[in-house]
Amino acid sequence: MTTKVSLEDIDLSFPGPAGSDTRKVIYENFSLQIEEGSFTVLLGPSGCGKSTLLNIINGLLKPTRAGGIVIDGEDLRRKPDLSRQMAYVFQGPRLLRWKTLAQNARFGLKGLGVQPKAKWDELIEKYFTAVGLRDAMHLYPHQVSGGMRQRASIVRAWVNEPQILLMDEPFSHLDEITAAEMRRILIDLWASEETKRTIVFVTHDISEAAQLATDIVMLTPAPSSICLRRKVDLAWPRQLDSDEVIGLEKELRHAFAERAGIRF
Ligand SMILES: Nc1ncnc2c1ncn2[C@@H]1O[C@H](COP(=O)(O)OP(=O)(O)OP(=O)(O)O)[C@@H](O)[C@H]1O
Repeated sequence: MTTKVSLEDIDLSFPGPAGSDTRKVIYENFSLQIEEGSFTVLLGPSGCGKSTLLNIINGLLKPTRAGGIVIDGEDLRRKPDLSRQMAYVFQGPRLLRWKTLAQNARFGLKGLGVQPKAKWDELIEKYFTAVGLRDAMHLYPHQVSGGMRQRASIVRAWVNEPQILLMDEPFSHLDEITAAEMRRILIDLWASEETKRTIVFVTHDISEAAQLATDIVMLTPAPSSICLRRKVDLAWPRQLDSDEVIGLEKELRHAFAERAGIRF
């Protein structure tokens, strides 16, 4: 196993309510290793610090103290350029509404200065085709459905061929039928790449974690710690009503109840 991301002894707290001199502690001596090529799901209740962790990994947020924020063996704090290997997919698509879906993807390539420029069109077509949007890529965001916009935002991230994809509840605002289709598209994309991308995917949905993950990291409410870390060795597509998936969901619920005092 090769470690892609290593967070070592992280402390992070935010200022408490205005007028108080307390701080809200989110992480204390928190460490996490993420394996290269894994589909790691960070699973935890609202407010436990999942988005915060993605922001620490990509260097947007500086911890109060850290032993290391190590990407490919190098510390992000000494080499901020490492964040250029990462792409972010948010809960909402955040597309520029005056650009077509393809122009949105091109905008990202331009921003990162991805080389060679001559390959941009090829990359854009490749990834829009992979998510089934080739015929819609010249439409504007308002001309397509919410699911199509979110697919376009996945293309915008993937087209840069980042080594690490940080995905923050990307399907949580979609209806369940569209979300299920999006999960299938994402897994197909991830599984078909010759260079395996490392995905760090945030959710508070146990079923979604069971459907997607090769690695599950379950977090307690803040101050947050890892209450369960588990590999999932099941092929895709995973059937929601299979004994394995139902068993895994039960195990995750049980762990939340036993170790974090949370019942679903
Ligand atoms: N800039 C900030 N200043 C103060 N508090 C913050 C800041 N950013 C996040 N927090 C607090 O830190 C905690 C963790 O936030 P975070 O968004 O990481 O949680 P989360 O697990 O992703 O939650 P959700 O699933 O609801 O998105 C929350 O209590 C949040 O209010």
